[in-house]
Amino acid sequence: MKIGIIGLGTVGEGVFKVLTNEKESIFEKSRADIEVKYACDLNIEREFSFDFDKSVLTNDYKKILNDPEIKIVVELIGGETIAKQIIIEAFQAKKSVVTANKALIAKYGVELFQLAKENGVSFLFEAAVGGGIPIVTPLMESLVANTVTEIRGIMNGTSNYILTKMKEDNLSFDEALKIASEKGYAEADPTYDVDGIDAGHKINILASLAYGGSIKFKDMQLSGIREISTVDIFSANQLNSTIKLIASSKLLSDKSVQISVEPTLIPNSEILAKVDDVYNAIETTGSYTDKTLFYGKGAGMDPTASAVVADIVKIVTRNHIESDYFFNSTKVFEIVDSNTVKDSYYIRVSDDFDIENSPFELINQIENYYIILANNISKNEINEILKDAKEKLILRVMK
Ligand SMILES: NC(=O)C1=CN([C@@H]2O[C@H](COP(=O)(O)OP(=O)(O)OC[C@H]3O[C@@H](n4cnc5c(N)ncnc54)[C@H](OP(=O)(O)O)[C@@H]3O)[C@@H](O)[C@H]2O)C=CC1
Ligand SMILES: N[C@@H](CC=O)C(=O)O
Repeated sequence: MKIGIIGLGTVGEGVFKVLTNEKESIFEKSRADIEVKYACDLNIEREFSFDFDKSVLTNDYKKILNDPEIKIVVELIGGETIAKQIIIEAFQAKKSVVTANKALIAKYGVELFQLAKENGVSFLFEAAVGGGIPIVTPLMESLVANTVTEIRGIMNGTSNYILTKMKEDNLSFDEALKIASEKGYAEADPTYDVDGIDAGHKINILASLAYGGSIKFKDMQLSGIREISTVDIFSANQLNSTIKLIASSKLLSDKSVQISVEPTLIPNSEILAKVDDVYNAIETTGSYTDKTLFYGKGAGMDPTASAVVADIVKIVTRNHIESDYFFNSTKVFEIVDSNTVKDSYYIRVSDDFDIENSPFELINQIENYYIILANNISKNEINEILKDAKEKLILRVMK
């Protein structure tokens, strides 16, 4: 089957490399005979990391969309403008699409799935969550016997890399982010990584797959790792805990979910506390399986390419579930405000706060901050108590 790859950046070059270098072994294992007819990028004069026939290169993606021989379009540009247009035009031209574009799926999944269905083509996106970790296929297929009620984990490689390097190597936030970008982990706009937006896209997708229906991305509560300081990393360590950016989702009823992304203190005895560098780990709770953990590299050229290639093979071999259950517009979950949920919290507050006359018990004082652990209280209640403090940070504590 002839395919076209659009976007030869970190992931696109990786996919083209794997399909070129592993052509025979993929055929041997799956009987999928995949030929990259066109590989498209804006800059086709640059050096590539592997050898191939340069005549397949083009800088005009329309060549791919207009070629009736091409049955699968692999969209790896990213972003929400031209990439969305390409996917829509591919569907209209009766071509299946494989993408890693989680931003598009989280925001426009309902619309795109509907269009794929109307045109009788497939739309697969294993690489959109967890890089090289198979997690989309398990939720859509392998765990089909279960009602999956909870999903939680580390879903952004860049922020996990930054937190690890700040803790282990004393790197500054900016130094660690620079290396993550050089390694190809970060998004084109790294604010998506560090502000919890990328992890938000991913948990939105997983929850939509697990519960059926859809969840409005714009209504989700997201916070990132920008405000985490060395004081917090040190304090967490003293509490035998580690700070990780956790995306989580809990099915509360057939109409409502609790879903968020937030930096969280995790006891060092928990597996998630030990997931470092670019690794991701995603834990699902199923009605029959109970807890299942998926662990692996969450970003980067080779792991992500592995997931994209798996989707291409699935389409070529017609080996995947097509269903109206996922991203269904008729079932939209209400999001419960997690700031109202009583939980345990780590608090760092500037020492202008009148701690003597507060309900909180001081556990440490570092530089100009009080460190507090508070139990059975909501974030909104804490914010009310701390409302006059000059500076504050409130992190959920995982139980
Ligand atoms: N990097 C990772 O580890 C992962 C990325 N993803 C997702 O995969 C997608 C791709 O990411 P990534 O490879 O990192 O991004 P890159 O920015 O590295 O690659 C995108 C490529 O697309 C090219 N491009 C832009 N516009 C066009 C166009 N009109 N026609 C042809 N090519 C174009 C860019 O060229 P130029 O640079 O000249 O603009 C660039 O080479 C994104 O959706 C991302 O979220 C998913 C999982 C992991
Ligand atoms: N920027 C993302 C890339 C993979 O999805 C990340 O760091 O996890």
